[in-house]
Amino acid sequence: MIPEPSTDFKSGFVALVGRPNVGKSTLLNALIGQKIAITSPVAQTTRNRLRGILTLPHAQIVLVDTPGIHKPHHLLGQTIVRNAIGAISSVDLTILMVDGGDRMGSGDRFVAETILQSKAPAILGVNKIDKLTDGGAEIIASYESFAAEHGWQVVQFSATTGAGLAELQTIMCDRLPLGPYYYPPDLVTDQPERFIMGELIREQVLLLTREEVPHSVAISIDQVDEQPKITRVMATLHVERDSQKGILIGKKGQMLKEIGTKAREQMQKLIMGAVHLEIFVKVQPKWRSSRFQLADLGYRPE
Ligand SMILES: Nc1nc2c(ncn2[C@@H]2O[C@H](COP(=O)(O)OP(=O)(O)OP(=O)(O)O)[C@@H](O)[C@H]2O)c(=O)[nH]1
Repeated sequence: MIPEPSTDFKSGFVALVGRPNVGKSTLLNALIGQKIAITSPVAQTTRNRLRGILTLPHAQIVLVDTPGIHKPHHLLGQTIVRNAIGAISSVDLTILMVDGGDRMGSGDRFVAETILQSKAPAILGVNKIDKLTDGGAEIIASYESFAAEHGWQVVQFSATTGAGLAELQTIMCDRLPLGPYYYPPDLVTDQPERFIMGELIREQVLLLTREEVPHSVAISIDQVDEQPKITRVMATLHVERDSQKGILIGKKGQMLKEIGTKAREQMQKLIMGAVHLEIFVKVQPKWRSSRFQLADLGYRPE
């Protein structure tokens, strides 16, 4: 399953790190060429560390998508941020990702400090260059001067249009050591399909509900039954309060129906087959602050 690498084969781990919403998950999907990480305009979409595997003829790049680093407000946030920081210490290269549509802010500086403290090799990835307008040159110049101070290379790209991604890929390969295949060449992620199915439901919750609701939801995939013509999936949305349950179900069940229909469409693309999806909603008070419940729902210190 795992081939013998040629003597000049390069491989290693590259962490995508940055404040929430800079486009880390979008970049991961664009590089892999397949949707394995969910994305949304809501900050703090990513909760778990997810690996995307990009196998090229001469290299294997294992991309580690990390949750946005932010100031945590509860145990879930603390666990998420600790895991993201932990990822930096164990990779061959870190890409500090920033949003090229904005100047460097305090959130970016906080992440940069964390990387500098770890002394890990890093580059500065300026994403969303498609958003650059008149003031663009000035913004890029400010990123370049920050990077120059620390001896970091700057790469500009757009994860949504694909501009600059070939150059980014070349730079990553250049920076990796000679090494083995860490994963079989046809594998695109280290996470099981079940995990991605749960994420596809969470993505719809993020896109369709507002304010605290998306952040108060955890998804468990309770059963996946693969039958010859259809795969039956049973899932539960865990929320903290009755009011959140009401919002997720919606008037006459409209909201839950919409979440289910859209998540099912995405799941069908994932498994390339028909899916029947049933979703339940369960109130589990304060799950985000309970160590036991967090672990049960898949949020463990890594
Ligand atoms: N214009 C533009 N938008 C982008 C680009 N890359 C990502 N986005 C958008 O930025 C938003 C956030 O993208 P994500 O990939 O979810 O960001 P993230 O950094 O993974 O966010 P967290 O999971 O919160 O850490 C989404 O609405 C994306 O569509 C880009 O190159 N250009």
